[in-house]
Amino acid sequence: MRILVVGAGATGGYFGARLAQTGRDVTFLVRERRFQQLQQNGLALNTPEGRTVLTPQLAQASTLSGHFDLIIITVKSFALEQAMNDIAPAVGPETLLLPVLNGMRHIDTLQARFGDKVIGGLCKIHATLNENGEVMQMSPLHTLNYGALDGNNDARLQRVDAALRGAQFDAVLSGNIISELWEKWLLLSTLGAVCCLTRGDTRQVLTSDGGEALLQGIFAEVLAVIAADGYPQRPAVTAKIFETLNNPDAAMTSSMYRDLLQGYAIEADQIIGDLLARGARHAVATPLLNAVYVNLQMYLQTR
Ligand SMILES: NC(=O)C1=CN([C@@H]2O[C@H](COP(=O)(O)OP(=O)(O)OC[C@H]3O[C@@H](n4cnc5c(N)ncnc54)[C@H](OP(=O)(O)O)[C@@H]3O)[C@@H](O)[C@H]2O)C=CC1
Ligand SMILES: CC(C)(CO)C(=O)C(=O)O
Repeated sequence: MRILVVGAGATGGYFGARLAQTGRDVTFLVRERRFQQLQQNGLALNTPEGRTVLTPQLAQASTLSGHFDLIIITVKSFALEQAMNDIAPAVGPETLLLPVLNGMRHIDTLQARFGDKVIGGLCKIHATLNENGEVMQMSPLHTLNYGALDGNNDARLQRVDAALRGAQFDAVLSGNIISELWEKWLLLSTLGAVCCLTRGDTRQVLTSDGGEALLQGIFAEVLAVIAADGYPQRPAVTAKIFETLNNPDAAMTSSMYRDLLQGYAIEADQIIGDLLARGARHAVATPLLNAVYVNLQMYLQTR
């Protein structure tokens, strides 16, 4: 199976490298600066178990050739439009596209362009790139979930599953990826909102006066929005998500917060702004999310 990983950042670099290490036929689609960096230094993975450096197969948009069976999209939401243009020549009749972006809007964007070639995907990992462009995995968590958006995991999905399983991460073929995407958004947006607004991790927030009420309030707003917008609620799952977030012994942060601390561009619009837009469509009040979104826009304007 020919696999194209679009982007060799924190998530693409990690999951793509794990697949390549397992002998899968992986090509990374990268842009000029990253191409030069990876050509010179290789793709370094720093994980809790140690460090490895791979020599990845690289392509740039101008050198992409042939169709790929699976395209794993790991760019940020604000880079999706260009990435869609860049991968178009690599998409053939049998290609499947597996995005790992946070949020939900990219699914509609990708489907509008590539139709039923799009499957659902999400990853759980705490990763970033260091100043040398090396992948830093900050905890042992490394899960990739994927599945047909209509829940029908046919023979092509089974082949994708066979290719993704067996690498050094947890690969999960899901029969209900849509619910999982909504639930990931609930977790991730609450976490990102709380951390970015307060500039702290969940332990710092939960041990501050009013911190627990803030987390509860944001969680409730996100849940109300996604429920109004089509998330078929699974109360046991959402209760577990809340319990995970509301644990003062765990100092959790989100990738959006880590990006903000490093002064990088952030997916404010995709992760928070889109919740406001959906909330407005269903007349769900979102005052806390609104405060977060204004705060993030100030960051983006002044960084
Ligand atoms: N990091 C994490 O821990 C987690 C992240 N996520 C989500 O995963 C998604 C990806 O995040 P993450 O991996 O952290 O992001 P990164 O910024 O680390 O990586 C994205 C990479 O995409 C590259 N890129 C952008 N456009 C193109 C293009 N047209 N062609 C080739 N490469 C391109 C960028 O390269 P360039 O150097 O050229 O700009 C960059 O290296 C986001 O939606 C994020 O919210 C989800 C779970 C955890
Ligand atoms: C859920 C979490 C926090 C870890 O995968 C995440 O998606 C992120 O940091 O972007």
